[in-house]
Amino acid sequence: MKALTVFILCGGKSSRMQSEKGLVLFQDKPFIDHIIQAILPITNQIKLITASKQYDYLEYEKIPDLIVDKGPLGGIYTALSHSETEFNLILSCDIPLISTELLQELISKHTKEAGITIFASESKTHPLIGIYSKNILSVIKESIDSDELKMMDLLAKLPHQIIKIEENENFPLTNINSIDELNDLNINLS
Ligand SMILES: Nc1nc2c(ncn2[C@@H]2O[C@H](COP(=O)(O)OP(=O)(O)OP(=O)(O)O)[C@@H](O)[C@H]2O)c(=O)[nH]1
Repeated sequence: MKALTVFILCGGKSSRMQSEKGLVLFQDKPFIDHIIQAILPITNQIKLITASKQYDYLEYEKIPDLIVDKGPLGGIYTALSHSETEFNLILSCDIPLISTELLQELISKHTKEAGITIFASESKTHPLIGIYSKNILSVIKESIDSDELKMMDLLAKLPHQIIKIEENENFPLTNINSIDELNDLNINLS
C-alpha cells in the first residue's frame, strides 16, 4: 500500500452553515464522524487541520493553519507542510456521504506523475476530495503569497489527473454547505 496520510480540513468560516461544519449532525452523527468511518478501513493516519477546540473529542492530531484566513488552500498548505508521506488524501469536512470505496478508487488511481488526483463529472469538479503530493507545496505557497486562493486556479497551474465520473456518481461526493442543503439531502434520502 502507498504511504498515505489523510488530512481533513476543518477550518474556515462556515458562514453558510453558521455552525462548525464538520460537527453538523447527519443521521445522528457529526459529518466528521461519517468521514472518519469511511477512512478507517484504509488507514488510521488521520489529522485534522483546525484550530477549533470543538474537535477535541476526537483522538486524532489537530494542526492549526500556518497561515490563517486563506481558505481551503491555506488548509492544504498546512497539511502538506506537516506531511511525512509523499501522498496525502485531502478531504473537506462537509462530505458525510463519502464512501471507503470511492476513497480507495482515488488512492489506487493516483500516480506519482499526477501530482494531484481528483474526481470530476461533466458538471462538477471535486478538488477537496483529492490526493495531493507533497512536492506541490512551493506552488501552493506562491499562490497564497499572490492571493490566488481559488482551487480551480491551483489546478490550472499544476499537472493533475481527473478521475471521470458520471453525473449520477456525484451524489456520494456531495458537500453540504448550509442547513437548506442538509434538509434537501435528508428529503432526498427519505
Ligand atoms: N484549515 C482550513 N480549512 C478551511 C479553511 N477555509 C475553509 N476550510 C475548509 O475547506 C472546506 C471547504 O470550505 P468552504 O465551504 O469553501 O468554506 P467555509 O469557510 O467552511 O464555509 P463558507 O463560509 O460557508 O464559505 C471545509 O472543509 C472547510 O472546513 C481555512 O482557512 N483553513
